[in-house]
Amino acid sequence: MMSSLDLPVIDLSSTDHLAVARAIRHACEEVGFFYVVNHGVEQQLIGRTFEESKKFFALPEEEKMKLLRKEFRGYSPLYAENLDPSSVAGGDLKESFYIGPLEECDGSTLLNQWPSDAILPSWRETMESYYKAVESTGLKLLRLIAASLDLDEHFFEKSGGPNPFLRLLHYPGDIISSDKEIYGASAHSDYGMITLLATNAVPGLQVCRDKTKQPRTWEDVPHVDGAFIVNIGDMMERWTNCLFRSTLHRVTQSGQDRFSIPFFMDPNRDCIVECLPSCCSKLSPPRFPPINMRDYLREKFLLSYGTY
Ligand SMILES: O=C(O)CCC(=O)C(=O)O
Ligand SMILES: [Fe+2]
Repeated sequence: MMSSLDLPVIDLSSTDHLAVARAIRHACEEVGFFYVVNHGVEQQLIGRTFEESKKFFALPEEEKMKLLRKEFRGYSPLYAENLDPSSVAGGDLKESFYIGPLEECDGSTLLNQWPSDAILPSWRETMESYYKAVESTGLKLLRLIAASLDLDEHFFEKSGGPNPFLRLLHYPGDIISSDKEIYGASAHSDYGMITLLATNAVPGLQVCRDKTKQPRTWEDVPHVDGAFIVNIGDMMERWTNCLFRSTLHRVTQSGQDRFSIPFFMDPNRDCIVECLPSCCSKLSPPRFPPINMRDYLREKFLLSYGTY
């Protein structure tokens, strides 16, 4: 039986920062997922970004293939990625488009790819506005998370130097695979610090709160108008020695066109993530060795895409 999750709701307009930080910490410890409302990103901009995303995915395949993913940026066609390489199924039933940092970061030159203005006028401008607006909300959340862990509020910006990636996702509704093992996005956890996800009203997202229990129990995460769904990623789980949970999630096939827009607040590639001193002790030693974000991503991309 499938049940719906009643996730905590964090109101970012509250001026009681301490109470908000506490509520975020509680959500990160209990589920690793929460809704954020009054986040400061205008609904109109979110709506426009979904519209532009739809326009891109509606282009002929040959047009989209001109922007095929390079250096983690650009178009990734249907079935290219398999988020759960342990499953016997092939790739996930989704297509996507990645947009990396807008300003020089990580020593990389600006490698983003854009559809031409002649084909999709104002597309780039919309994506850049959305990127900046969500990044600003993401930074606010990282400061609150740092405060909730009694760290300097800029801890994650200083040590993680965020290197966020925006990803447009399209799960086509008209391709129904009879293979029950094929998912829009197969079971995975996100790789970075936090993810801010915008969804349309089409259902599909599910979480598994206890990844150690078999068989797995999956619960629906309903769309909430105007809210971002925020979840903890693997790097935050490693920093906090599993105090914060990088929760397993997936997207099922719904038979309807589904669009979503995750914004991954990843640490920069040179960042070394190791257990925070306040999260380990003699009795509770670090569960993971220190890891470099670049090495972690390489391993994940090799497994899910077969290339890095
Ligand atoms: O589309 C969704 O709702 C979730 C996507 C997701 O989990 C991801 O891209 O990491
Ligand atoms: Fe995810």
